[in-house]
Amino acid sequence: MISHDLIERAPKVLLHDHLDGGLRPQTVAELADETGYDGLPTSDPHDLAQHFVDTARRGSLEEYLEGFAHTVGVTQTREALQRVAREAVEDLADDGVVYAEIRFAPELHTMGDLELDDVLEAVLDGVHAGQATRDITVAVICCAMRTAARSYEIAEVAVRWREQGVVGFDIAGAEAGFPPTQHLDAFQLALRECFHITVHAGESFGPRSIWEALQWCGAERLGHGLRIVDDITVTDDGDVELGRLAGYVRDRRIPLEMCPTSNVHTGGARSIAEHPIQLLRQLRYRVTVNTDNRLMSDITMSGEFTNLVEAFDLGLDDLQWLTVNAMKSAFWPFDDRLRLIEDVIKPRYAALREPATAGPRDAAR
Ligand SMILES: O=c1[nH]cnc2c1ncn2[C@H]1C[C@H](O)[C@@H](CO)O1
Ligand SMILES: [Zn+2]
Repeated sequence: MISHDLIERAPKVLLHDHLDGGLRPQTVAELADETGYDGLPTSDPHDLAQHFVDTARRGSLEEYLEGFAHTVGVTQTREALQRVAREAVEDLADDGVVYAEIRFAPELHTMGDLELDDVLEAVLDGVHAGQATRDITVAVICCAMRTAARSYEIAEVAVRWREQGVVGFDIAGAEAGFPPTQHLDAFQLALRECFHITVHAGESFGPRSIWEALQWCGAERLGHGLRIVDDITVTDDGDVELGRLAGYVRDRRIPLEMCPTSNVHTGGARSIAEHPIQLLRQLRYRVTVNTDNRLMSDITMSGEFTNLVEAFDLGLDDLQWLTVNAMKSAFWPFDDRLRLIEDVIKPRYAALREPATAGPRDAAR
């Protein structure tokens, strides 16, 4: 079985990672101190990390989302946003991620003095500062909160910052009771602007949410999308029947931004071993693997891959397939995607497959 160390060295691509779900615990504590945020249950980084994961893994999306009050609470200034964005880029690169799309909801960071454009400027500054010190390409996705009514403004601000690295629009937050079609005008704006769209859909609500995201809102990718399995029937003798929507998603190669650990925490799957990702992979859906929220779920990209390797005995070929799937599905220009696949991902996986390099004695000969 491939080791965690090898997985850390493998090049990885991450399409679904929330900025406010991935702060370093130490940074949360320091920012609370600096900004005067007094809502933290503890200021000890270790206890704080434990608190976040205990909050997250209670079995429902609504409970999972409660921890974000703190990470959002400490990121209401330019300096805080710059810092957490820079640190996110550093942490991803240090975990072997070569391309990432980081998402966040600008409207959640306007409780202090900042306007939406200030928020975007600060986050993009931080992203660029991180990229200056690491070998990684990073893009940004703006989420509108589906439970609020600012999605049109958020789509506008996302498009306004496209030349600085914003590549897509998404909606996030509680899914049940908040269908994608409530935000049609925002999606229509993004479509008119030839902007990319992904939608959190089929995470804690069924295929109807996926159908609306794709057929009404123009989603190119699905955030999670795991409930597509509700439209797939597997008989006792192993025959598989795809419903109309499940067939469409596979035929059209719609990328699924799957986040196994997060789904276990929100009750979307009972365990990694029982996660629909295995069936969907076997049926050759365009599956990708993602962290969702590194702090909340105490997970990294290497950790997600390691869990899958252990549960399903995946090999390097499988990890490369998942990584190439993700790179093909990125909201980044086609020529750069190809370059990353051909010049970075494939050669680095090939190097990992080679026998160990010569030791000191061989080298001296
Ligand atoms: O997995 C998720 N589903 C729905 N909403 C989510 C998920 N992870 C994070 N969020 C929310 C909470 C954050 O404050 C917001 C923007 O990143 O997105
Ligand atoms: Zn998410």
